Amino acid sequence: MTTQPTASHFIDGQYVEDTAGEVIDVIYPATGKSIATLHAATPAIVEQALASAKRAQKEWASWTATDRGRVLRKAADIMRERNHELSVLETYDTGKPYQETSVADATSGAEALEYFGGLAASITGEHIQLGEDFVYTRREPLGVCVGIGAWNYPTQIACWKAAPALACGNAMVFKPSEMTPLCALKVAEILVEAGAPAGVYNVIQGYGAVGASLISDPRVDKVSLTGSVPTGRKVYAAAAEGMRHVTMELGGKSPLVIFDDADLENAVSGAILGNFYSTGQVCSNGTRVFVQKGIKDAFLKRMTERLAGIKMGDPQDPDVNFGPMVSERQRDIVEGFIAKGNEEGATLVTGGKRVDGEGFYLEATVFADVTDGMTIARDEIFGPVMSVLDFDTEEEVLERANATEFGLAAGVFTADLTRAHRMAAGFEAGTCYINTYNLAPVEAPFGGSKMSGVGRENSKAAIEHYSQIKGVYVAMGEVEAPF
Ligand SMILES: NC(=O)c1ccc[n+]([C@@H]2O[C@H](COP(=O)([O-])OP(=O)(O)OC[C@H]3O[C@@H](n4cnc5c(N)ncnc54)[C@H](O)[C@@H]3O)[C@@H](O)[C@H]2O)c1
Repeated sequence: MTTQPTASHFIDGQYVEDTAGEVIDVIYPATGKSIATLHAATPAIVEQALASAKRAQKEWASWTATDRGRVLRKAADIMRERNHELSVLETYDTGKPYQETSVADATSGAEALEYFGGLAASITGEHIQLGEDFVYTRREPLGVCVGIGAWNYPTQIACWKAAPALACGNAMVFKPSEMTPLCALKVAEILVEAGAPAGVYNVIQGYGAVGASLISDPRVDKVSLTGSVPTGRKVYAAAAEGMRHVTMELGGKSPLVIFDDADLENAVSGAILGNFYSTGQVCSNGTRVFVQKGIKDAFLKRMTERLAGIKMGDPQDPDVNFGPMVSERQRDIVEGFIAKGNEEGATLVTGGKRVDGEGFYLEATVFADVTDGMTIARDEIFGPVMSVLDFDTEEEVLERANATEFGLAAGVFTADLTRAHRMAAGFEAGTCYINTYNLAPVEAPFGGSKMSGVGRENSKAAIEHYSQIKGVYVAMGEVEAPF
């Protein structure tokens, strides 16, 4: 398959290039070799994209919501038909195994397009009777939305932002992560093929500076970022200057609590999904695994046995279930955390080493005897590193689970259902799991509290974040004035 796109950007319904932009070398993480060369957007490209979105938005918003929804649902169908080719590309872009990308990326994107396509026509205002007078509300689009993506789920992130934005009648300029710039271009192509007017969804490439230049433009009404907390702080502050709406999907250091009475096999499966899926590069990962003392030895033994089922290798091979890290830099960062874990006295149970040879492979790593103050228990690592912490009581573990600035996700494994619901109510996190971990169906809200975010993606809740209410007062009688 050709990984070099026709051009770097997709604006106003077509591919556009400007070779004056800074070079973006796209590296296949499994080999460390270049698979495409793109260029960051120049100011002229940014201008073209915003002008196109501004113009197209008016037309798009004038369509009936049913017609807009039909385009999104058609785009979902096209994505599903092309799932194989889109998944292969996602694997080249990110290094995630095809075994994952073929079921979790374009498929999740298609679900978002289908869901919000179906919802579009039911996005309505309401009628409020006030005696003879009345107020009606109109739920209107915000205008031009900017989407900025992280590198771990490029297709999914592009669609999770495009689908609700477009369903509400907005236009979008999306900037993928400079690490994984390829897949969003395909989403843009597909939307146009499905009938979206040119300019409704534009993709431009670039590093942080391009993202920053989009946010400060007066034509922009909203910014939706998926990224780290430090970037979120900057983007939120820049958006505040222009009083722009925001959605912030940021990082986490989520707790996963396993009580003695939990089903061991399911708890181990949940901890695997919450630490090693996508080689640990998932924002909602439950990387602080609190294990009650009575089940600790059995948990570690079974976890070690199950990790023997990892098959590392060429991520395009459908039998491979564990890919490389996204980049050399990211692997270096994660190795730094592993060194800290060793230095600070955690017990290395398994893994901990890079894999020699080409590509950015790193072993799945488990630390036990981790304490709350250790660096690996406090900082987001964003790699395949699980920290196992011991605990005695429910009260104690809830307090420790919440003792973090992050609040993206949290999970509990227990056979005691009342305790499970008490824990879910007590967790300071936007997305909670009982007896499972890391599922993100489009029907359910996804997002964080505390430093992990503002707003929600997916579900009907996302509509609130891509639209605004206008109240219209209608008088039926004479106007009374004091003089
Ligand atoms: N909550 C979620 O839904 C979610 C999902 C995936 C990843 N994440 C988080 O993303 C992080 C990993 O992704 P990353 O390394 O790409 O994050 P990052 O914060 O480094 O970059 C995210 C995006 O922001 C852009 N950017 C950087 N500086 C900017 C600025 N000043 N103005 C505007 N844009 C700017 C980058 O170019 C990139 O496109 C982790 O912290 C992870 O937890 C969160």
